[in-house]
Amino acid sequence: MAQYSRISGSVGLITLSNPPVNALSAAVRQGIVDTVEKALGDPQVKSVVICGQDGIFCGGADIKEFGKNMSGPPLIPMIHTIECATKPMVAAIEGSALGGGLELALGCHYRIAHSKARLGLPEVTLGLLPAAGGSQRLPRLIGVPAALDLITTGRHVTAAEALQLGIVDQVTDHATVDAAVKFALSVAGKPLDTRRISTYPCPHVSDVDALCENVMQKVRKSAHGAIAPIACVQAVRAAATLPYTQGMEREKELMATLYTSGQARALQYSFFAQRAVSKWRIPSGARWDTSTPRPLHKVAVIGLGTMGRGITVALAQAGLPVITVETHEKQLMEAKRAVSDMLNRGAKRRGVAPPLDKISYSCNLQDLADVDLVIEAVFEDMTLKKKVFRQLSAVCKPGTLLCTNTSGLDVDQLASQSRNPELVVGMHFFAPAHVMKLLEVVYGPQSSPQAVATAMQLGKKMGKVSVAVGNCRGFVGNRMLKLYTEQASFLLEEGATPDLVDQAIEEFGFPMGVFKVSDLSGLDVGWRIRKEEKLAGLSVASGQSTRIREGRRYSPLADLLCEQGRFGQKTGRGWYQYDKPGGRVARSDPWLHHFLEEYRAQHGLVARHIDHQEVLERCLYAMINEGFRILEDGIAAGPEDIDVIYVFGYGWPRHRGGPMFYSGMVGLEKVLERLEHYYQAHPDVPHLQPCRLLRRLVARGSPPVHKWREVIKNLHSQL
Ligand SMILES: CCCCCCC/C=C/C(=O)SCCNC(=O)CCNC(=O)[C@H](O)C(C)(C)COP(=O)(O)OP(=O)(O)OC[C@H]1O[C@@H](n2cnc3c(N)ncnc32)[C@H](O)[C@@H]1OP(=O)(O)O
Repeated sequence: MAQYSRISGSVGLITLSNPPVNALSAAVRQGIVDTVEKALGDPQVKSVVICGQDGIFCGGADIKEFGKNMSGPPLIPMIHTIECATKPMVAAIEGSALGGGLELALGCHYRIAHSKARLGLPEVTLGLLPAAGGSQRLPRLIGVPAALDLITTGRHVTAAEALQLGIVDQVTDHATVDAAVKFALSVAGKPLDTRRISTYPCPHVSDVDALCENVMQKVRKSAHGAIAPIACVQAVRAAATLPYTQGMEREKELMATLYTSGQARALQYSFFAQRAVSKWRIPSGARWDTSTPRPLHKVAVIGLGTMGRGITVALAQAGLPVITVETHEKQLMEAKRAVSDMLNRGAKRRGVAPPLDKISYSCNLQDLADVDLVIEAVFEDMTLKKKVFRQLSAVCKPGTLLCTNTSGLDVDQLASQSRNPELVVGMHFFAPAHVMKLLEVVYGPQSSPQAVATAMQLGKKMGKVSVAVGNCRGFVGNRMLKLYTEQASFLLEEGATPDLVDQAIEEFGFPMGVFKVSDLSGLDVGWRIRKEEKLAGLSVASGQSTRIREGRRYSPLADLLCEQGRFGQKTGRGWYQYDKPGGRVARSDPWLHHFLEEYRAQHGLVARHIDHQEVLERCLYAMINEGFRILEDGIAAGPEDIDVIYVFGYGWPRHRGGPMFYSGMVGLEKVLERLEHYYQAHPDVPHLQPCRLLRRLVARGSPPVHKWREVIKNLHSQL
């Protein structure tokens, strides 16, 4: 787990060896302890280089070991021994030096990095802090403000930035280990007193309390209830105000609270869930490791509205040649200007050249004859999309993959319009498409393994977290969201206000409450869909009660607001009021409160007191229940898929893992009991009826989330 050799006569070379990222498992730590002892005890060795196998220094502590009983040598004394060594210790950093990996490097006397290496202390993203001395050494090395930035955000820095900050001593474009060995030879025998970071005083900051308080306030605002960033500020403050040994005590104390917290469990689950979803498998038996994606030389986007523009930008930024098509020259030119602006802004931010030349613009569908993949992003209208699919089917060369960007339309219906339904998949992007990380790849019963693999790989190339999901109304994300927003409206009917509901949701950790999101995205979008579905508007069958549609409870509140022209931010009025159309700051609206009172009076509803707990239970448990139904239906392969969709696409607080993980944290019995309670109180809301899988899991003793797949498999085999 750590190999030892002597090279260039007098350099001891220690190579961490634990593929794929050389994580510091118990065996690796033992290997380091043993090889360091060997190197220090070998009189021929005058200096030591520590590197990692296969082009990566070290991805940090082994996350799989967290939550279990730790065995093997602990990191802190191991790093301390390295720092105290009387022979120069040099870290040769290739690939990544993250978390415990960087902390190990900070224990060395020198750090040489390859120009492509990335360094960071991302523990905060796992609900932890750099507790192997990182929170105490980094501020001593680079100063408190820079350390606060790196440790509280967990961001990775490039080798160039690391050099500028003083984290590394040298950056090389050549073989890193060779450069480190050369360096080690040059420093052999030199005094090390000035190279032990733990002995440095923390660089002076004029008002450290004010600085830390300022950062603390920022962190509190952006953390949405996450505790690790706060502990990170406290740990760095300790580095700035206490001697090293006392700072280490504080680091240990803070880590002890985080280490066993539910938030750390949730964040670590989320880390592995994000990786698990890339290993997709679908009911046809096709899977990630047996399906070969199609090479993509040229792709196309049809329809350059908001979504089409964002998708074009994401494709061009991923380095793909794109041809875009709009119906009219005027719209095409408008879109070209907008896309170019977006690319220019993105390039400026990243300090690169804008990939404007990757995109060509056309009004002629015939220009798509030679593309390998098309993403149709026209208006969300089935008739229009079907027409486009028929045209594409006739124009494109055989084998072209046809993808539809839709937030919920039936992908199978569209596939039926194509000559090759096996080449059709849905790609549900989230707005803004060049920013949002989530992509739902929607497969149908006929989608070929290659089509799914290609869309998944394309998502990855665009920097998205792609999740393969089955075809159903709203797919996974929007299908669940519908139940959440529906409950929120019911709560208004029963006595809540948008302010109260949003406050409860935001306190839970969502960046925005349900009504603020609705105002932001525009109430008219859902209204149009409901009118098409004949749930709203003039086409509602006469004689139907306003509050019952298709035999179940329905809230017309959003429709009534739309009828008044209250579409949200864009009209300056919605669930809230704004200072002007397009205004961003939501203010409570007395008109709305009065409107709700009148509505209740009109329908004989008596307002009752609703507290935050009920808001959360009704909104979140209804959504979770639907998540279980989605698993039951085989639309999502496992709870991780749903959770990743919610964390990356819907603002679910990552430190709560995702809705399915959260239900396990709450306790499945409790979720079941509360759903039963609410279903009894609202029998006209069938979605509150606890579903079979939830009942089955509770009957099986509520196994942890990673065991659910077995229960789901058994359930499916009985159907
Ligand atoms: C009281 C106890 C005191 C303990 C003190 C502890 C102080 C230190 C704490 C830490 O170090 S926490 C860990 C900090 N490190 C990270 O957060 C890095 C996590 N990894 C990554 O960001 C990336 O994996 C990477 C290193 C940048 C490589 O990215 P790449 O895209 O190339 O590969 P991935 O698909 O992400 O990963 C491949 C494979 O490796 C697994 N993995 C990655 N990192 C770790 C890890 N640190 N521990 C365990 N496993 C890791 C990852 O899950 C993938 O596995 P598979 O999906 O292939 O099974």
